[in-house]
Amino acid sequence: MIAASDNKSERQTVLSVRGVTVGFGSKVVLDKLDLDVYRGEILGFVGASGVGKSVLMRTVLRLLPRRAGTIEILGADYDKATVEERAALDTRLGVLFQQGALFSSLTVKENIQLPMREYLDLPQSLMDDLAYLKIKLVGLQPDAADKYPSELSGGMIKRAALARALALDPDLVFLDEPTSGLDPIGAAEFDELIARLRDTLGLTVYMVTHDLDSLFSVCDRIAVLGQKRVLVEGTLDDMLAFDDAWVQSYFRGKRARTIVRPGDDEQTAK
Ligand SMILES: Nc1ncnc2c1ncn2[C@@H]1O[C@H](COP(=O)(O)OP(=O)(O)OP(=O)(O)O)[C@@H](O)[C@H]1O
Repeated sequence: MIAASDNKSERQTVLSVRGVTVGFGSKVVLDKLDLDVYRGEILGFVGASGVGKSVLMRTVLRLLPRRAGTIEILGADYDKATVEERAALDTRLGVLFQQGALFSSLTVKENIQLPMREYLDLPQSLMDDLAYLKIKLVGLQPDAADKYPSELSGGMIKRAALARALALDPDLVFLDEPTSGLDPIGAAEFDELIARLRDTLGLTVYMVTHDLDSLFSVCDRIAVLGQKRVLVEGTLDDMLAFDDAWVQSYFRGKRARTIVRPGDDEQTAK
């Protein structure tokens, strides 16, 4: 792994992945992978389709077993933690899965309250207040609270799912392709929301995305998955300078050239 533009002394690591290997039968998807995520950053995680981005996220969240390696989240190693410590750590993580993954038989409010019911012991009136707070936080109207997912637009589903991910006031949120399926304006608004929440709540965001707009506009750093490991992590400028065919065509390709940041014209217009 190449980590350019490092300034590690000032950064606090909230997720540290070391030597992680994951496979299915004879197929190895991730091989001795290393990755760091730092407090308060928005890390955009990219890679070709089928390269293992979701597998890594699911492995970090302990939804998939790994064959080797260590994973430390918020300074703790789950493997060495007690049941109580694991439960406490779980409350500090929020997850937005692809497609939102809301329960269709529950209202938005009930979906948001699910993690509260699992991990907290609060009276219903307080959980209602908290759910309305989260609904407001993600930019939904209060009347969304009693709606079912089938009554919401795609953008509203993403926001409701984000509200559920924020239910327990996590330190670190995992977002799996949060803007997929949204129109460009809806996607840009969602990106702005993520950036605002990071700034106001001090969140750290791990975002798997194919969305070049998101990468260029809100991500502080980018990590590229390829050849079963993190090929490169760093700033957009580090990506542009990295000598790899996929990375070059992704960040300098035709689609990338249509999203030019001010001052990038010379670099990206090649
Ligand atoms: N439970 C599983 N059993 C067997 N193989 C799996 C399983 N989950 C994922 N894979 C395989 O692991 C590889 C990586 O899949 P993954 O879903 O992580 O890719 P991805 O990078 O997230 O792709 P995309 O960008 O298309 O979502 C694929 O070849 C996939 O078929």
